[in-house]
Amino acid sequence: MATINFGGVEEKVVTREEFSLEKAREVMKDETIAVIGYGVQGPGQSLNLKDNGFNVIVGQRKASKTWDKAIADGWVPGETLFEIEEALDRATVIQYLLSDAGQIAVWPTVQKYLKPGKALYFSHGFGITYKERTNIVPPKDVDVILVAPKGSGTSLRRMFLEGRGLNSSYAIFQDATGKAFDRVVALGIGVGSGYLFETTFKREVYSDLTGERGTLMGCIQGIFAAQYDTLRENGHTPSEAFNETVEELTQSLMPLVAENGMDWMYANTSTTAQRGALDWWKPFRDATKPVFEKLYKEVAAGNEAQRSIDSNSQDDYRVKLDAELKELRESEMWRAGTAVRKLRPENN
Ligand SMILES: NC(=O)c1ccc[n+]([C@@H]2O[C@H](COP(=O)([O-])OP(=O)(O)OC[C@H]3O[C@@H](n4cnc5c(N)ncnc54)[C@H](O)[C@@H]3O)[C@@H](O)[C@H]2O)c1
Ligand SMILES: CC(C)(O)[C@@H](O)C(=O)O
Ligand SMILES: [Mg+2]
Ligand SMILES: [Mg+2]
Repeated sequence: MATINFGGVEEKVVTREEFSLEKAREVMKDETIAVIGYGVQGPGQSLNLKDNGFNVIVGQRKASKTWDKAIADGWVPGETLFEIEEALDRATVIQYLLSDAGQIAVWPTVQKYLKPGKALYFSHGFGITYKERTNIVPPKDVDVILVAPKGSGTSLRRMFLEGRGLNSSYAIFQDATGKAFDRVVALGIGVGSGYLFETTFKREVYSDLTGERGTLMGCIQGIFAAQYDTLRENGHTPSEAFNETVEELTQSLMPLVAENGMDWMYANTSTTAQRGALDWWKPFRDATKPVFEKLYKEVAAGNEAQRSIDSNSQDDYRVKLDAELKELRESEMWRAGTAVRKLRPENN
């Protein structure tokens, strides 16, 4: 394990150089990995594992669209694609990739197949950390491990196909066999992680829930909407407001941040822009900091977890989520976005 200095703080990471794909395959050579659930992470992780040469099967409800998607992706019913119970039975490693609410519903079934020595793998610290709310308490004689890709399963697969790797965190909650470290790292490499950084189940879920509600998704949409509306209210056209709020950020400036950091992106803009951005980032930080503090408290208290359990356990949760996504999609800002994307020369 390498120790890397992240901005002055030493942390342990596992890279592909020190834990090679060959070593990962060797660790997992006698294991049957069952990926349970074929939503967003399921396809990314199972297909990457398969292409990396691991012995992997998929468990999914038969009467579902995602069963058909699994077949379309090359999984073969009765050979590599099974009903959930059959996959659980065949598994030595259970990759529990149902939605977090689905994991609560199916837990009594999973428990039946957690024979001594098996490994139970999560991609989120949710079920274990909020056990009072989820009732997910594994027996003591199985390994309980986590690999949490820091991005969408769609990106995990796309980056794998491009020869890149999404970073993941890893954690061990329970090492019953003495093999938990080798198993978790081998699986992390197998699913296509670029490198793995160490965490705990609790730290993973607290940071993940904060991030997705914050700058990654909730906050960014909120800031986009506030700026877009301000520009529109002051007489700017939709195309101008969208370009100045979203399109320039995703197409021109964020790739520069990704490549070499914020100061480098700033340095590649005008001195006028630099002056203004350097003056205004602190007022924006100060305005949003109380919201982030409130958000973190809600996450740590378990209220965000409970809210997502309550809403996503309902039979019609998909229909309701889809209706809320439609509202976003049909807002003027994102309809303007559709028109703007069509005008990108590469889309013509
Ligand atoms: N979506 C991501 O890219 C992402 C990224 C990192 C971590 N995670 C974590 O990975 C795990 C899986 O997330 P996801 O977004 O891929 O899940 P998802 O919401 O896409 O659902 C996955 C599967 O769960 C099944 N399912 C839901 N309820 C069920 C039930 N009651 N019985 C049987 N099957 C049921 C669905 O059919 C689907 O195939 C979660 O713990 C999530 O927090 C997700
Ligand atoms: C992709 C995300 C937002 O990082 C993940 O945490 C999720 O829940 O889907
Ligand atoms: Mg998440
Ligand atoms: Mg996340």
